[in-house]
Amino acid sequence: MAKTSLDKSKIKILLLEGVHQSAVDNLHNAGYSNIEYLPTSLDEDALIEKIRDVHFIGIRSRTQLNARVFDAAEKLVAVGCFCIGTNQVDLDAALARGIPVFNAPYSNTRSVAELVLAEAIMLLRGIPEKNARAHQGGWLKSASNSHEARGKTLGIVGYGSIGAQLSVLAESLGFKVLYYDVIAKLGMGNASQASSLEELLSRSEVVSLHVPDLPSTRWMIGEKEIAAMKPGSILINASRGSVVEIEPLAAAIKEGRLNGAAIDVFPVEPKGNNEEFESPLRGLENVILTPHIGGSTLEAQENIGIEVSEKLITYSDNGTTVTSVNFPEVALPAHPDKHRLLHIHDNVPGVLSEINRVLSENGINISGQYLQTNEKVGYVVIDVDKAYGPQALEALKKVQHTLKIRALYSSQNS
Ligand SMILES: NC(=O)C1=CN([C@@H]2O[C@H](COP(=O)(O)OP(=O)(O)OC[C@H]3O[C@@H](n4cnc5c(N)ncnc54)[C@H](O)[C@@H]3O)[C@@H](O)[C@H]2O)C=CC1
Ligand SMILES: O=C(O)CCC(=O)C(=O)O
Repeated sequence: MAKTSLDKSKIKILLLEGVHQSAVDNLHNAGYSNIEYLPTSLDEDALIEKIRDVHFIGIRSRTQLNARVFDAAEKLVAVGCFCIGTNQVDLDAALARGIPVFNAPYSNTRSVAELVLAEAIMLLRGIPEKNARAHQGGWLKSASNSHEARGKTLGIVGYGSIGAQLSVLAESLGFKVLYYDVIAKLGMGNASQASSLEELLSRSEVVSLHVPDLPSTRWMIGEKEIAAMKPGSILINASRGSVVEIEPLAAAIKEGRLNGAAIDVFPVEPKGNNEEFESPLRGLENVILTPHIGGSTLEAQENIGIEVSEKLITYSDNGTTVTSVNFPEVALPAHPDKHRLLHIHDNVPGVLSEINRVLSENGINISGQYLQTNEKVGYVVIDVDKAYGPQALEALKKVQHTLKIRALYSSQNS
């Protein structure tokens, strides 16, 4: 049987937060059998205990991977975020330890866009309130505060994958679309870019937020911005809970300055389905509250499971880091009949020449070399056409500024 790098059964994979079965199937099909699968996230201490002997971890938005967790993760090779957002991971701490982080930037965008569009229509018609009354035996037949979507302005804040997709769907229903983004972007269809957030807020009947969690987006919608929104308008947030200040939003709804809201993400979210959800928005009329399920459709989750597990498998088997969100990106060919050494180091002068010196001193001939760096880290991949002893790997580990080293043996005739 062909000799592989590390016996795959010894590579431990921890999958948290109930990632889709497609990920487990994909990993099994690629030969990875040592998989621990948990339906929930773990708190910091439990995670620290669990992660000590883990090589690959898969999470969604709830698991916090901070520097303390990475310090305990001595064997960790890579992280897979089975979602879009990666704000739950300290990306710099991962990079500093030579750990690439992957995500699924597109697989759930359609699910979020569809949900937001449906919520916009429901809120424009005051459906949450009418629905609640009917469930209580009431009958709220009224056209008051009830509007068609046609001709209304939908203001999209953050015109990326989700914002742009929402734009297309909304226009097809007759919304006029205005968007605000920190980058100048060409609008889809007839959508036009607002020159400022204030302009967008003052012109839109429905405002929907689709920005990532960044220092610049933290609490970007607070008392002042809510006051700048059109009287009677609607706010939708399916981005991150750190983007909207909840107290002024609740006040604006109670006072009738806003006509409704749909909120999917919250500053503090329950850790699991058994924990109580607390929010000042609970019980308010014409407010849709959802438990961070913007991307939670079976279609999206299945695709995410395949996409992210594929990235982890490719990195494990071959070293490719394309689409990593924190790491130098290297696209690597297969390496039949060659051994492959992966060396991750601080990006300081002299490391590459030191690596080559060690290889040459150990009589190892280089048949291919691939290098990519970012500001902090260098990632060099070396294909070698000659068997080498463990002393060569030990010498490479000792090269100053080395963060991590892996050896992948040839997949054929090794
Ligand atoms: N509720 C849920 O289940 C889900 C939530 N999300 C959240 O939605 C966010 C957006 O997703 P994508 O559209 O895929 O991201 P993206 O990265 O494609 O687009 C984000 C856009 O926001 C813009 N932006 C950044 N800072 C800004 C600022 N200060 N003001 C205005 N625009 C700004 C960027 O230039 C970019 O065009 C994700 O980062 C994630 O946090 C994503 C998927 C599911
Ligand atoms: O499905 C999840 O757990 C999180 C979805 C999300 O917020 C994302 O993809 O960024």
